[in-house]
This record gives sequence, structure tokens and C-alpha cells, in this order.
Amino acid sequence: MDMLLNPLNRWRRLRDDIPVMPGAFPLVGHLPAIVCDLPRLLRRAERTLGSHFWLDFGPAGHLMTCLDPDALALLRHKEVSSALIEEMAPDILGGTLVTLDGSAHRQARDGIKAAFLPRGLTEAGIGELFEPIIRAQVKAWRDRGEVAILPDTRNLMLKLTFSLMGIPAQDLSEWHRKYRQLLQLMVAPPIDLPGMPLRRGRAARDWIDAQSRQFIRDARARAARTGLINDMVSAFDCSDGALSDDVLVANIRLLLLAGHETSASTIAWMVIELAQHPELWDALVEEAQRVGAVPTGHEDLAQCPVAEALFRETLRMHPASSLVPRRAMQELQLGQRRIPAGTHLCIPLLHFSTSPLLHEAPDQFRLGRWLQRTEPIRPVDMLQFGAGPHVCMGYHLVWLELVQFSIALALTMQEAGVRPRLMSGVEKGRRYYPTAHPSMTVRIGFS
Ligand code: HEM
Repeated sequence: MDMLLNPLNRWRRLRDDIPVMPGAFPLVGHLPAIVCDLPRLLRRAERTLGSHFWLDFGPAGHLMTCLDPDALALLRHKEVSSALIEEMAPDILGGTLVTLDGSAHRQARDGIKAAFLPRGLTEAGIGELFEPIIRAQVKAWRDRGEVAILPDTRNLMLKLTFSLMGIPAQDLSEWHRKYRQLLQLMVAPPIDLPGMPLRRGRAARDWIDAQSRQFIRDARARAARTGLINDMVSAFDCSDGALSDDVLVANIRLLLLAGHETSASTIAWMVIELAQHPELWDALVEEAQRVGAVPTGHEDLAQCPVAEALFRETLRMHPASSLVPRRAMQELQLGQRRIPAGTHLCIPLLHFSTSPLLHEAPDQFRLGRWLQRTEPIRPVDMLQFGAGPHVCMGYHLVWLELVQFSIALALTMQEAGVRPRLMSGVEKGRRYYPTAHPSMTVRIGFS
């Protein structure tokens, strides 16, 4: 087999009458193919097994994966639970709102969501806060002339996220260190010994949580700290029902995590696409010159339709969250199948985002599909952010930062008479799970 599948495991089996994809390895199941080659794995499974099949996620067990567009309705289904996410990543996502259901979820989300709506972002001056950081980063790229794009966009996103949180400048290097250790929890083997990633990652999580508790105390004491945490704490304290500070602490951790890798990957893909499509770069430069400055408020975004189309089309072609796990609480009808209660489900956003059933010529990077549309954006047009009660809270923030980034990039490079150019291949080294991203080694030149 040419994919990362186990050649010794070729037999077709059924679980609950649904075929299991052959090729799983002991312990890690299909994870090597899911991480490195998800689109081909899904296509092969669809061709050989049909629209419903089991994939083996190694330690997380088997998830029934459904390629029928009916699967998208699961995101809004009352009898479908997100608690499986906590079981799959207990150390990193435990207690966060992405793992909660029903009223517990609503209460936690209601307590903090206002800060992430356009009004909350505008009142907190997030656009003004981000603009100089983004400008400095793209100027540094222009001066360096060539960059490994993903490591640099990850750095940029970390700077933006920490500034959003109002983390004081003198603490940034310690936060960077702890944050990197926290991320290791995503891939840490389950060995809890001194010096191992699991032990270090848990210690980093406890450190970050302790800092967040201090932030919350400071915000309540009206200490002179700015940032979204202050706004979240006030909104949280005003919300109905008494939630413990543990909920707030866990969700500050979630916010640090949720926006970092996803946005960094999207910005990296955006630059790669611009480097591959000179005509798109020209259209973006024309728009940037017309608006003349990096927008800072949501009301300014309407003046940047090319940058907005670039944001939407990049996410459509390269959705950073490729798969969403859920659990069926009751027996469900899914496409042509009955799914027993308790089934672990995988909703492959990546598949739908690039499906010919939902998009014309889905493999082509076309800004026209957004620029020429006359109807408003529908939930299916932004399915890369999920849907239903758990739809991404960072949507308006990402929209703002990606438009700011693309206009800043176009203005800065145009002033210097340079444009992005792809200096290496892009197919090798892409990853699709847990977050999808281009290879760490893709290089972009500015000349
Ligand atoms: C391109 C960037 C992003 C993508 C593709 C993305 C994608 C997603 C998706 C697919 C979900 C739904 C998960 C589920 O249903 O289980 C989600 C949830 C969430 N996202 Fe994002 N996200 C992005 C950026 C951000 C940012 C910047 C933030 C905030 C700083 C953020 C905060 C959240 C939160 C808090 C949730 C959980 C919402 C809930 O459970 O109610 N995301 N995101």
C-alpha cells in the first residue's frame, strides 16, 4: 500500500454492521494516515467502503466517520454530545466549554462570548492593538527576504494571542516556554515520569492556570491591566448563575489554544496561495492601495472584499480543524444508516469543505466564488468554524486578523517593490490532524 496503512491488516470487518477501514496498525490505528494523508484516506474509504466507515484513532478508539452531508446536522443535534473531546484530550481540554453540553455549555459560553463579538472586540480596541504587531512582523519578513512561513506565523499568532490576553511584556518569554510545554500534551505518550512530556505539559498547564487565576483576581481588583481577560471577567461576573472560577480558568486556557495553531496555519496557507497565484496578489495589492491603511475596526472590513474572499477561500481549501468528534447519546438516523446510542462519531469538516456536493470546482482556489456571490454567507459557507451551539467563538476575531494581515502584507511588500514567491514544494510534509497545517519547511521568498 502507498499510504501509511498497515499492509498486514487487509481484512474487511464490520462493527455494528458498518465496515471498519482496513490498514490499522496496533496501538496507533489509522493515525499515521489520518495525520499525514487524510484526504486520500477518506477518498479511499469512500471508494471501497461507502459513505459510513470506522476509523481507528489509536488510543482514542474507533470513530464512525460519515461522508454523507447529513453528518453536518450532527453539529446541531440535541442528542449528540461533545464530552468525547474531553476523553480524547483530558489534560489539555478538560473542563473547557468545547467539551460541555446543554445548559452547562450555554452558561459557560454566555459568560464570555460578548468579548468576542464585533462590538466587544471594537470596545476592547483589538484591531488597534494588533495592527502594529502585524506590521512589525511583515516588515521583518521584507528585511529578511525569505522565511520558513509556518514557524513565523506561529510566532506572530502567539504574540497576538498574548497581547489579546493583556499578558505583560516582561512575562512573555516565560509564557512562550510554558505554552510550548503545554502543547506537548497533544502528542505526549501516556507515561507520567519526571522529564517526560506528559509531566512537563501538566506542570505547564498548572502554571498557566495559576497565572490566569491571578489575572482574574487582578481584574476584579481593577488593577491597571487591559485586555480581553478583563472584559471576560466582568461579563462573566455579570452573567446569570454562579459559575466557579475554575470554568473561567479552563476557558482562558482554551482561548490560548483554540486560536493559535488554527490561525497560524490559515495565515501560512494564505501566503502560500498568494505566492502561487500572482493574479491574486495583484488584486490584493490593488485593494490595499485603494484602502491605503490596515483596517482596525469591523466596520472597515467591508472595504476589503478581496482580503475577505482570500480569508474564506483559504479556509475552504485548507480547513485548520479537519475533524470534529462527537458521541451519539441516543440511536440516530444518519444518511441511510441507524447509528446505535453510544457510538463515537467523526464529522470530517475537511471532506465537506472540499466536496463537489457543496462547492463548484472545489479543487480550484477561486476568489470569485466569494466576490461574485449575491446571497449572504450561510452556515455551510463557514463550516470550517463548526456549526450549532459550539460554533467557533473566534470567528470575528480571525476574520479581523486575517484581513489586517493580508492588507499589511500587501502594503509592506508593495512599498518595497517585492512580492511573495514559493521557494520550496508544498505537498510533502503537510499535516491534517490534530490541526491541519502546511509543512514546517515551506519557504517563502519576498523579491
Ligand atoms: C482559523 C482559525 C480557527 C478555526 C478554523 C477554528 C475552528 C473551530 C471549530 C471547528 C470549532 C468547533 C469545535 C466543535 O464543534 O467541537 C471551534 C470552536 C471554538 N473556537 Fe475556534 N477556530 C479558529 C480560531 C479561533 C480563535 C482565534 C479563537 C479565540 C481566540 C477560537 C475560539 C474557539 C472557542 C472558544 C471554541 C469553542 C466554542 C464552544 O465550544 O462553544 N477559535 N473553532
